[in-house]
Parts: sequence; structure tokens; C-alpha cells
Amino acid sequence: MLDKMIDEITRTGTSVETMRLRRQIRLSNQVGLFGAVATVPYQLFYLVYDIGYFLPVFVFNLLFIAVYLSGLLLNRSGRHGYARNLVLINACTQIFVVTYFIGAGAGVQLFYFAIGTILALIIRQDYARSLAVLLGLVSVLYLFCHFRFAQGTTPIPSPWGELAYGVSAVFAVMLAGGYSYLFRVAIDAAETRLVESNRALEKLSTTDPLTGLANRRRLDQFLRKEWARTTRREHALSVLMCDVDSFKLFNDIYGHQAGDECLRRIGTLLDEILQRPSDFAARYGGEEFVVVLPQTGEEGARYMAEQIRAAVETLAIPHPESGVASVVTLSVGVSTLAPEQSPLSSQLLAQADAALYQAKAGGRNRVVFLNIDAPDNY
Ligand SMILES: Nc1nc2c(ncn2[C@@H]2O[C@H](COP(=O)(O)OP(=O)(O)OP(=O)(O)O)[C@@H](O)[C@H]2O)c(=O)[nH]1
Repeated sequence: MLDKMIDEITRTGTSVETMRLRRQIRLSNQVGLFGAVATVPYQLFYLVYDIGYFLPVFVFNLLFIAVYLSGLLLNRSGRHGYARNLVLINACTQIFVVTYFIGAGAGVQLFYFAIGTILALIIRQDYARSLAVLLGLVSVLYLFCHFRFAQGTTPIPSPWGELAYGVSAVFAVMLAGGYSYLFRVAIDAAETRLVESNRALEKLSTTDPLTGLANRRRLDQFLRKEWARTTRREHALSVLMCDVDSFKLFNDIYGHQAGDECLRRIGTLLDEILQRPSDFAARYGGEEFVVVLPQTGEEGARYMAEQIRAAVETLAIPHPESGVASVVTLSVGVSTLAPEQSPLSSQLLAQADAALYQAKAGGRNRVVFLNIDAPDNY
């Protein structure tokens, strides 16, 4: 409940474009809110202990609280730079004025350390020199308060002074640590977002948008990797090159959208048929698909090719004018790289393509296998 309220308040004015500005606004809201709230216990003490004695510092503090809160209003009205400067100057002045009145023994000057941390988080990265100057100024203020206002004009007597020092020390440490923590949370969140968006981009750049299968780029990567593994571990590697028969005619008759749907269904089918986690299907381009079967020799590859060809026929997508069958059919060219061979990975694709060419020439809706050793078969 309180969390939500604080969150709501510190979000004031953060509906801006850039993350960096949003962080800065939030931070100045947090400082403003904390400054106002942290002043309250001191005010209560003055009221209860001796308001007549502490009246000047009490009145000043009321003013400081009002300025902190007006920082929130400035952020709300879009004047973020003013809000940030106002809140920071207010905090520095308050520490100075309060120490002047009640003395350094209450430890209020310790908050300058927290201000240093906040400055480092709130000042833009490209203003590093300004940050160094400001940190120097804050240090001077701290030293001045510490040595010049030792007694104060209305010093807090023992044991209240020691108690106030303890409270100030705890608050100052918590404030500095708390902001570093918030910053870390923001960095972690940004890193997670970056990793996720990189992953999404990577997936996008290697996926065919129509079928959701891998695209040619991913196929090349996969094939290179598998080819290296095959030659190293002495496994066979097979490639099936699949091409929809008379697809131009299908598009001409049923329209491009129906053509897209047909390709989508074949893509889903390939995905379903390939059971082994190492098997891989990609859309090669147009109406061509490539299936890579690692650790699969000629026999297995022929079997899988036949399975795929038959499954496309079973989809029963009407195409009576194809000249091959009454439904959409697929021609498949198969080639296998045996363990003892070491040609280029591209040769395997070229050989499967040559096999596909033969399947087309042989009447379509069929599987043709070409051995990689037999380039004469082209
Ligand atoms: N709907 C649709 N059609 C596509 C897509 N990509 C390629 N095509 C079409 O696929 C057809 C391929 O035609 P061709 O290469 O002549 O092959 P075909 O008509 O299937 O003939 P064969 O392969 O010899 O059986 C062309 O008309 C392309 O426009 C796509 O993403 N969607």
C-alpha cells in the first residue's frame, strides 16, 4: 500500500520518451519526497523538545519541505531540469542551514555523502567535469559544516545530540546505499531487456516470416556447423531439397494468398514430421524447402523424403490442374554426405538440388537420391 503510494508519487511527470530522462525525473522525485519526509522527525523533535528554542530552524525546515514538494510539481509540469536543480540545491542548503542552527553534533552534514552518490546518478554522463566540480563543492560544504558549525546557534543537548547523530548516520548510509541499489536494479532491468531484444532480433533475422521455419541464413549457419561435426565425428549427413510442384499454376488459379497458406501448411507439416531434435527444416526461398538430417545415411534420408512427400499429398490441398495429381504434391531431391567424404557443405546442397531437378524431370511428386560421388548424374 505504502509502496504503491510512493511509487505513484515518484512517477510524477515520467511520461517522457527517453529512459534516461525518466530515470532522472524519478530520481529527483525520490530525493524530493525523501527530503520532505526525512525532515519530519526532526520537526517533531523541535516541537516536542522546545519549539521556542528551535523556532528559526523549524520555520526554515517548513520552507525546505515546501520547496522539495514543489520539485514534484515542477516535474509534473514538464520542467524537469528546474525540478532536479531545485531539489538538489534545496537539499544542500537545508543541510547547511540546519547544521548552522543545531550544530555538527547532530550529524546532519553526513547527508552530503548521500548527495554525492545522488549527484553521480543524476548528472548526465557527458557532464563528468561538472560532476567533479559539484562533488568538490559538496565536499567543501561538508567540511565547512563539520568544522565551522560545531556548536550551532541552538545546539541539541546530550543525549539528544548523539541520538540525532545516529539517526543522521543511518539515514545517510541508507540513502546512499538505497540509490546505488535502485540504480543497480535499473541497470539489471536494462540488461535483461537488451538481452531479450537481441534474442528477439536474432530470431527475427533467422526466421522465415511466412512459415515460421528457419530462413536461408540460419540454414547456412546450421549446415556449416553440421558439416564440421560430420567430418569430425564421422557421421553421415543428409539434405533433402523439397519443391512444391506446379506452384506457379496454383498461385495463378487460387491466388497468392491461397499460395501463402499452402506454403504455411507445408511448413507446419515439415515441423511436425521431423521428430529428432537434431533434424532441421528451413524455407530455402519461394516454394522450396530444405531439410537437414544430421547423423542420417542414405537409407534414413530416403525414408524421410518419402514420408514428407507422402504427407504433403495427404494434406489434400486441391490442385487438379497441376498435371501431376488432383492435389498439391512435392518433389524431393536427396543427397547424403558419407562419413569418409569431405567435400564442401555447399556441394551437398548442390547435389540435392541436382537430385530435385531429376525428380522434376522424371514427372514430379517423387523422391530422387543422388550420391555425392556421382556428379555425372547432373
Ligand atoms: N504465394 C506465394 N507464392 C510464391 C512465394 N514464393 C514464390 N512463390 C511462387 O512460386 C512459383 C514458383 O514457380 P516455378 O519456379 O515456375 O515452379 P513451379 O510452378 O512450382 O513448377 P515446378 O517447380 O517445375 O513444378 C512462382 O510463381 C512464385 O511467384 C510465396 O512466398 N508465396
